[in-house]
Amino acid sequence: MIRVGLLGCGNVAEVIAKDSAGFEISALYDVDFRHSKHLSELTGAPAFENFEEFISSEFDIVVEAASVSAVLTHAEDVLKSGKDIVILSVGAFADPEFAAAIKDTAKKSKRTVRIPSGAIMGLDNLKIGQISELKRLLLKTTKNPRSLGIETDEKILLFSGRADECIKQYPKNINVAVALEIASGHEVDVELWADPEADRNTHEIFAEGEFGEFYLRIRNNPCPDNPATSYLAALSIITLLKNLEEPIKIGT
Ligand SMILES: NC(=O)C1=CN([C@@H]2O[C@H](COP(=O)(O)OP(=O)(O)OC[C@H]3O[C@@H](n4cnc5c(N)ncnc54)[C@H](O)[C@@H]3O)[C@@H](O)[C@H]2O)C=CC1
Ligand SMILES: O=C([O-])CC(=O)C(=O)O
Repeated sequence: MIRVGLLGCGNVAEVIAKDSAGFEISALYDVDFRHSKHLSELTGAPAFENFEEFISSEFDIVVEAASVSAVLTHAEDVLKSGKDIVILSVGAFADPEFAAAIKDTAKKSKRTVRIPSGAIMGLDNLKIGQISELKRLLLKTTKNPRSLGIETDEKILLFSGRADECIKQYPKNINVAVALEIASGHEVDVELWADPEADRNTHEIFAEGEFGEFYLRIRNNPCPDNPATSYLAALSIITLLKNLEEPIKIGT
């Protein structure tokens, strides 16, 4: 059975820990020890107080569900330690130097970095953007102001512009935009809306290119304790882990 080390023991990690069918949680690390301790009580896996001890312990793959800064700080060390990594805080890849360095380290270490579909759908076939012209790719995300750490009584456009700029301002809320860029190989325009009426996290994707047109709207239920994070993001990682060793791979 695949042994997983959780880097970040917050909301997403807790959903994963409660539903670890087909894999086993074997190590836990969080900057806030209370969080890793809590998941340790739930899973029986050891909680480590420092990253070096965590990464030197016995398991196969790191699942990062922490923060963009955790990825920037630790992802290379994970690969160098001989472990694969699943990265949910994919916004880290908006930094081109980091993206190039991680690719290089993964190649040299013969390790794999996996980016799950996270809180959106449609990512797999948008990869055709790597070989075929995309004229337009727009992500329109709408969340409750509470999720975005602001207060407003009316629906407002918080950001309109490039994905790499948006993730700098909202590193906890718009990782999906960077996932779209990596998959499609194309710049993504982003609109981020705060809507006090919103009870779900809505992502709308508009794409137009040589293939035709595409529109997708997903209205995600939030995670139980973090309304900014969609429950789907955790399900996406559980499914990725479940399929890791399947001999037949589906999707582009
Ligand atoms: N790609 C996607 O589609 C999505 C990405 N995300 C991202 O996934 C991450 C996890 O989301 P949640 O579980 O909801 O967040 P959360 O805030 O509930 O949990 C994050 C945990 O990571 C810990 N942490 C933060 N920085 C750390 C570091 N440097 N080292 C170790 N631990 C650290 C925190 O103490 C906390 O316990 C966030 O970065 C979020 O933005 C969330 C949803 C969708
Ligand atoms: O969970 C979501 O709906 C999206 C999200 O927070 C992110 O992309 O960072």
